[in-house]
Amino acid sequence: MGTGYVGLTTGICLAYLGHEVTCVDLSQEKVDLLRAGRSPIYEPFLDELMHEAAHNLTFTTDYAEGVPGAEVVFVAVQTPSLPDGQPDLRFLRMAAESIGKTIDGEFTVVVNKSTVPIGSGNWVESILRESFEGFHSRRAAGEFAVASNPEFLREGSAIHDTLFPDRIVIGSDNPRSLDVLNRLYRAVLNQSFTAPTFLPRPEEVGAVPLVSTDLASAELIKYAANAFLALKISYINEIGKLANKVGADINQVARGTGLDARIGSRFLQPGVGWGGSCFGKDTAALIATAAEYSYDMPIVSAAREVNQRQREEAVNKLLDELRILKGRKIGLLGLAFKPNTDDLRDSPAIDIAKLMIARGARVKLHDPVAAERFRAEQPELAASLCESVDEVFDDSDAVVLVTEWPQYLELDWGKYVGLMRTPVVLDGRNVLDPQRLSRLGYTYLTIAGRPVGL
Ligand SMILES: NC(=O)C1=CN([C@@H]2O[C@H](COP(=O)(O)OP(=O)(O)OC[C@H]3O[C@@H](n4cnc5c(N)ncnc54)[C@H](O)[C@@H]3O)[C@@H](O)[C@H]2O)C=CC1
Ligand SMILES: O=C(O)[C@H]1O[C@H](OP(=O)(O)OP(=O)(O)OC[C@H]2O[C@@H](n3ccc(=O)[nH]c3=O)[C@H](O)[C@@H]2O)[C@H](O)[C@@H](O)[C@@H]1O
Repeated sequence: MGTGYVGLTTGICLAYLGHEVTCVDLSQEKVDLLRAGRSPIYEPFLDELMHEAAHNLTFTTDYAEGVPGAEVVFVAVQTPSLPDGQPDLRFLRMAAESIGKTIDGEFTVVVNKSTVPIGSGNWVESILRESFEGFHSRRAAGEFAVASNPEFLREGSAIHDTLFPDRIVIGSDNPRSLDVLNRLYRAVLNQSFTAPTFLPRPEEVGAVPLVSTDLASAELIKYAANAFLALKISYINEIGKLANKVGADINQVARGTGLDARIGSRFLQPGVGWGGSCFGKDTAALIATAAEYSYDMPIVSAAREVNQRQREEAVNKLLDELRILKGRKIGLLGLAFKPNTDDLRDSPAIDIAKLMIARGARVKLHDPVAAERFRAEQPELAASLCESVDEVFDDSDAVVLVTEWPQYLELDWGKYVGLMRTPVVLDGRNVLDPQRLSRLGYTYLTIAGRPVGL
């Protein structure tokens, strides 16, 4: 239920592994596209895998086509933040009601794959039971059970992360449903499937660990993992601020720190900070859940504050250099919250563009993939979109690299320096070569840490 980044990836991967999958979504537009063999989202390898698994895939808007007789029903609807930080569970409630009305298998496991607050499993179970009893006008006697199977995929590498995960977590208070999910995922757990030719199995992937636990633990694992990743990034950004002050190179500091196996070098990339649909939403939800127990989560709150500051820091850096932003032309490279996706949810680029505009600057925006979505989702900023990278540099006072798309890293930077009014580059992701850019005549700025030699 739900054919977004998570539901579609899960459905297509399970179909590829040999299961018979029906993907249900309320959006007729999405279903029409999918039936035509086209993915409504940009996600590497999704189209290719969808074509390979087409014989096991059906797309529909009708629950009655997807639920009856299903052994497992995944719920992967969106759970966006409400103003108080709690997730909006309207979509989940609707999905649960529709499932309750259509369920009629011998034994169906209803799985929360959406990221949902602790206790949601029980809540979904009660909605299912009410809807089931109301609709079937008889008492349900254990024909279904609820489980949690949190999702850890990253956008941009969703297929890879689903077929070759670090772990699978399943939680239920019903042992039979754990057994069903264990069997469902057997090929992934044992890595006994033939990997797609376009996405070979990485050499280091062995058997995948399974964490089989109770409902509440599985639900909390998802939030604990996302909050930890978010605070790891905020931590390196905070150290980056200090590196700036003391004149240290944050890239070297991150490397020297991350090589300690207890710390790990991933998610220590400093820059404008995290965005996307989940880190902000899930850290807010964790804090809101804790508040219900009169407990605050100072570390998680601090991670959020540091992250917001990173976006403001992009503007401050340019203010330091240009002194006045009013009337300046500032180019932004990248709009998606990270490379290899068209997702713009909580994208740092949008905040940064708005902060620059509030200071009187004129922004010029570019993204190799997300521009079309941007036009639809941010109509008030659409006029600032540029067709080409040349336009972004042309007559600009500064260019900010916000999303590290490979295309931008491979630009012929020498070609653009002469186009700019003042050749200032702010490297929002610490990925450009400062020495090279300086040699080419740019003033190189970074948000975190002084690059060695400058
Ligand atoms: N996007 C990501 O990378 C990850 C997301 N998650 C979690 O997974 C959940 C889904 O996230 P996304 O896939 O990004 O959301 P999304 O917004 O891309 O997709 C949700 C889909 O559900 C559909 N939908 C809404 N209500 C429905 C209903 N009652 N019945 C059927 N379909 C319905 C929508 O039309 C939409 O296509 C969220 O809880 C999110 O926190 C978890 C891990 C990764
Ligand atoms: O629950 C979710 O939605 C998902 O959230 C993240 O995945 P995702 O948001 O797709 O992307 P990430 O690769 O985690 O990047 C998130 C943000 O952090 C930023 N980031 C990442 C890594 C880093 O070192 N530094 C950094 O600033 C990225 O640019 C991006 O804006 C988690 O990595 C997934 O495990 C999780 O399933």
